[in-house]
Formats: sequence, structure tokens, C-alpha cells
Amino acid sequence: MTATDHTHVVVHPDADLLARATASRFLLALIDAQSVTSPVHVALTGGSILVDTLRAVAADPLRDAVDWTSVHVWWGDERFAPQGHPDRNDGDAHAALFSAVPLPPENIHAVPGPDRVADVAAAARAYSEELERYAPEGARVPELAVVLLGMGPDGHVASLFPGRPSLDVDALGALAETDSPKPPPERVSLTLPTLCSADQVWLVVSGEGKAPAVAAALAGTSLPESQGGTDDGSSVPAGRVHARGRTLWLLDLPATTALPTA
Ligand SMILES: O=C(O)[C@H](O)[C@@H](O)[C@H](O)[C@H](O)COP(=O)(O)O
Repeated sequence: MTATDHTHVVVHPDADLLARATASRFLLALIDAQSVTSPVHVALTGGSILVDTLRAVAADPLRDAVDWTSVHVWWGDERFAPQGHPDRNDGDAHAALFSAVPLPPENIHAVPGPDRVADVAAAARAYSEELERYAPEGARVPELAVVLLGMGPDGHVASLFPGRPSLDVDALGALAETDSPKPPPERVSLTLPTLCSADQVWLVVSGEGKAPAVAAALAGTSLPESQGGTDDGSSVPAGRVHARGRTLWLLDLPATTALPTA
């Protein structure tokens, strides 16, 4: 199904196939990008389907066709917690994938936690500086080949939540969220323009509980406050993410159940 010229919806029968197909698609995207450029920058995030996807990447034989030494991993968002804390997204990714592929530790760009910086604002500043260090001459952020995003039932992506001022930050780089409705409250997130600067953004969404937010995002509308939305007609955060190249919605069947039938 095609939603717009650059936004496409792909539906897999269930969550397991969604994770495995996204994993193969991700590996092919890395291999493809590596045929024309090096290094290749990607951004990952947290959430259950994303971690399942990273596990599937580790189990996919195509992983051996990737030159992991030229892959750089960034975080779409990270919870402000010390290294090794179970809240952190990077711990899950390490267990699911990084421990299984020869990705050099210096290519994994972790967001600093309270064990390294004074507060979440300092963490966001440090991450923005790190992004700039890897950006092409004159740019603020690296060229992200693929950004993988999960989505919450309220339509949030990374740590950009409905109705929060973070959604209106128009600078490239990272921002601090201090009052996330999803715990923990303190997080660092890439800004919306940074997500949209990527060549491709893939929104990987599973389950019927997210079906209303999928429908709202694709229609560019809000959700009622009772579902964590703003009820003001503005698009849920996920509906505001449009990659420079291709925006892919990768869904399982239950996540499509609120979409209008063609
Ligand atoms: O740190 C986080 O909490 C995430 O990055 C967040 O944006 C997540 O991807 C969605 O909330 C989906 O998470 P689930 O798949 O677990 O619902």
C-alpha cells in the first residue's frame, strides 16, 4: 500500500515476521549503502519490537556480509541513566546485537548518563557536539542512512511526545526531555528535524494497541486525550516524521486494524 509518494506502508502477518523481515531489510540497506559510501551512519532506538528486530539481525546470516567496522550507531533516544542501568536502551541493544557482530566499540555513540555528566541538559549538549564531530563539513549532524523508530500507543517516536515543547525544537542535534509521560522522565532524543534529515526512516510498529496511533499518524491527525493525545487536530509525533528519501511504515497485521479499508 502506498500512502504518499515517499511514504510507504508494508504489512507483515505477525510480530515475529515483522522483526525478521525488518532485520533482513536493515542488513540489505547497510550492504547497499556500503557499496557507495563509507562510513554508514544509522540510528537505533528502544522498545520491544526494535529489540526483537536487533535480535533478528544478530541471527540473520546476511550479517556476515556487512562491514561492521564502517557502521556507526547513534541513538534516536536514550533514557538518562548510568551506563549499565537496565533502563538504558543501549544495554538491550548490546545484549541483542552488539555482542554478536564485530562492531568496534568506538563506533557506538552512547548518550552520556549521570555517571558522566551533571544533568540531562548537559547530556543532550554533549550528544549534539558528538553528532557535529561526525557531520560532513559545514553540517550539524552525520548523514543518517537509516533511522529505526518504534512508536508508542500515544504516537510518540524516540522521546518526542504529544503536546511536549520538544516537538517544536527546530535545531539539528539532540534535545533534553525532562518530563516524559513514559518513564523514566529524563531522556535525550534526536530532534524532529534530525530524524527528518535521514535518508530513510522506518517506523516499526506491532500490535493492536498501537493501531489508533498508526491510523492518526498516516492521516496526520491527533488522538483523544484519553489515549495520550492532544485532541487538537495536529498530527501525532509519528505523523510528523518524513525522511529526506523514503519513510517506511513496517507494520504487523494487528497494527493496521484502525486504518481505513481501501
Ligand atoms: O526509549 C523508549 O522508550 C523508546 O525509544 C520509545 O520511543 C519506544 O520506541 C516506543 O515507546 C515503542 O516502545 P514499545 O515497542 O516497547 O512499545
